[in-house]
Amino acid sequence: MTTKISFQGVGRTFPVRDGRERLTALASIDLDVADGELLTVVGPSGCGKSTLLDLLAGLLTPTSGRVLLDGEEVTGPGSDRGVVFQQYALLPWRTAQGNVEFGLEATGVPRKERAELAREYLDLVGLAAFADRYPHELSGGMKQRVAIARSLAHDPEVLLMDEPFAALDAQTRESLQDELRRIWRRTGKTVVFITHGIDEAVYLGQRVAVLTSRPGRVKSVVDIDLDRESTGDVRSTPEFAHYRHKVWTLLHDEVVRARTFKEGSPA
Ligand SMILES: Nc1ncnc2c1ncn2[C@@H]1O[C@H](COP(=O)(O)OP(=O)(O)OP(=O)(O)O)[C@@H](O)[C@H]1O
Repeated sequence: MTTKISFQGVGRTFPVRDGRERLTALASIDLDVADGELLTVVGPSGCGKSTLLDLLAGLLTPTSGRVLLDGEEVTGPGSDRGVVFQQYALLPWRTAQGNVEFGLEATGVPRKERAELAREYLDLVGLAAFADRYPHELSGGMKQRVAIARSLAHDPEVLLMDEPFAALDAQTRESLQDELRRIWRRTGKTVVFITHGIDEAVYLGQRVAVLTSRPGRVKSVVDIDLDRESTGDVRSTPEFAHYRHKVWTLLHDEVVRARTFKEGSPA
């Protein structure tokens, strides 16, 4: 298996209290993601999940260690990585089609090709019939589908997703999880998906990386071997419950540790 992404001893600190102190968000993260893998990341609140993704996106630089993409150090954002955040960040004055085309304009894709690509990706996320709708005419789930189509239209090799379904209702979230798995299987992209939801992490991920409480380190990486493509409700199988419990236990220990630490230390 080829390694696509490699975190090598990655740490990140932030200046706090007017620069008088530094807060360690992440410490010595070692993690490899295989080419074409769908990896989910969970961890207690504030453990550095978004920081991890921002480092991979090139929006932040590490204070120690290196982040490699195809063996090359990440030094800034690039079209080889598409990012989808929790907030859809669509332009309200543009239709779904216009929003997907928007990013392609900046990269100089000719008008006709832009329109074709936008249609293709809106079709991929099941929104072909809604291409001419404005964001305010779309549901939350639809808006997030547009955001996914917009990221995919650049044909990035890696899709980085930071709690993209967190703002959606449970039913929409589950249907977008299926949609994402379908898109992932069809496109073969490498996906790193941050979530607060244990069920979501287990349902989506081929592996689930569990981070420790801050400073975030990789506590454990759990291999998930589930048959999601069977017709039944995989979430109610004993196998799903087994993985769910495994991740829950790892995470619960960290949440308790974080609380004990906080109570014992006002800093
Ligand atoms: N720019 C910044 N300046 C100072 N501190 C920061 C900055 N960005 C993040 N932090 C701190 O770093 C830690 C990790 O933040 P981060 O947002 O990565 O965590 P998270 O695991 O994604 O949190 P959550 O689960 O609550 O979304 C937090 O304590 C946060 O307050």
